[in-house]
Amino acid sequence: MNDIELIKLAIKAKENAYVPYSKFKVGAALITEDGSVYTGCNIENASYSPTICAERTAIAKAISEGHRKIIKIAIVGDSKYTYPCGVCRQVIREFGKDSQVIIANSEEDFKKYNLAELLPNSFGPEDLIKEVKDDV
Ligand SMILES: O=c1ccn([C@H]2C[C@H](O)[C@@H](CO)O2)c(=O)[nH]1
Ligand SMILES: [Zn+2]
Repeated sequence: MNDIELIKLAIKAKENAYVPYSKFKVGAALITEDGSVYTGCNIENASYSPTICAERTAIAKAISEGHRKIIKIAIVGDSKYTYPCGVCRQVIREFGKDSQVIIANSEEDFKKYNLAELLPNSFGPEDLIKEVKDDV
């Protein structure tokens, strides 16, 4: 699965977005460590805050099927370059500290980042492994 194929899947997934409130569609497609591919769209809610972003829909699908590592995720939205929100960056971080994030305007026009560029100095699972600090 190359970058262009992954972007095509994100564009396709975007069609299923449920966005009666914002009218802003987003699609995502990700690859896991073993090459499995999952897609997602944003799903809004009349109560607004239960809204789930496309990225987290795709991640929930992958994790619930037993995967634990994301290698790459492509995101396509209704703005020229739709970047993941802060919550999604943190959720990508949980399963893809070294993942690549593709922000696509189209399959020919896209930007590629490492997750660490989008979420520098991140907090993650390793921080919760307690150790004695020098200064305490
Ligand atoms: O990266 C993003 C940014 C926003 N949204 C969704 C949430 C909401 O449904 C709509 C407007 O914020 O876009 C995503 O799915 N992913
Ligand atoms: Zn988000």
